[in-house]
Amino acid sequence: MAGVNESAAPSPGEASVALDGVGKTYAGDGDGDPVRALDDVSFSVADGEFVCLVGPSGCGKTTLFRIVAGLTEATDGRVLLDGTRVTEPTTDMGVVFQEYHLFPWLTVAENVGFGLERSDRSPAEREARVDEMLDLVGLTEFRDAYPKSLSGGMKQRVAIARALAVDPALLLMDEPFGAVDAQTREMLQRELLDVWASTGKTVLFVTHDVAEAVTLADRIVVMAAEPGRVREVVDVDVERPRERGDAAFAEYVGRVRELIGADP
Ligand SMILES: Nc1ncnc2c1ncn2[C@@H]1O[C@H](COP(=O)(O)OP(=O)(O)OP(=O)(O)O)[C@@H](O)[C@H]1O
Repeated sequence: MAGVNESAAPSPGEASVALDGVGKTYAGDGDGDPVRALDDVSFSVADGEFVCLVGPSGCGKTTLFRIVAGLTEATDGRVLLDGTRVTEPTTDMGVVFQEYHLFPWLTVAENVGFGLERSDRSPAEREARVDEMLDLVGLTEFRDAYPKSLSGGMKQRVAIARALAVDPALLLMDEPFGAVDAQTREMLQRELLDVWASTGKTVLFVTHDVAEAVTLADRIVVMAAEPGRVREVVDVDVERPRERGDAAFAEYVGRVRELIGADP
């Protein structure tokens, strides 16, 4: 049965990412009361680990993602990346959003190489890195194509290649497969696991899809709402590749769904 960690305490010394007592209060609009979006969120992601974050709508997943990415300031607590406090976006994180955010006026290769422009690699080294990333996501023959000619799945592969090109310490993904059909989604999940296995990256992946989390994660951080907080951390103790038809898989999905649906 699902291994459950009651304690999600960070261990900043070993963790690639550690959230330590993170809280966020949004000022209310006009006469509205302030909104406590997150309260005392603490968990860590170890080097090379794949952690998924799931929870009910409004539990603060997007807020937490933005705080980890350095895009939103926490009201309390802190986020550490390899022991250094995150206060603003950094190239040590490769960020992938649901909406791809590709540059439409750049080719696939130029999109993938975008973050390398400011690196100290030579032009030849940059090109080699772009080629390596295109090979990794299977888009070598589309290197000169423009985003508008690509399918949603291909666009997301470009976004993943771009995020990985700068060799970040952390791959941070917010519902990255939310905009593609179910079949493409499952294919991208398999591909992402291959990329993860071959690069050894640390991944923090936000999703509302429990089966996706069980397919991908070493551990699943289950959030509760009002205020957003960690309900439990579930270790997914199933060999990969995981089969949706397996009893153990279904058991984890049921367990996590129960936790999400549970009353506070
Ligand atoms: N800019 C903001 N100003 C005020 N309140 C906000 C703001 N952004 C989010 N909130 C509130 O904070 C809480 C958490 O929102 P957030 O979008 O982070 O949750 P979520 O889990 O990502 O939701 P969903 O799954 O529905 O996208 C909600 O109550 C939301 O209304």
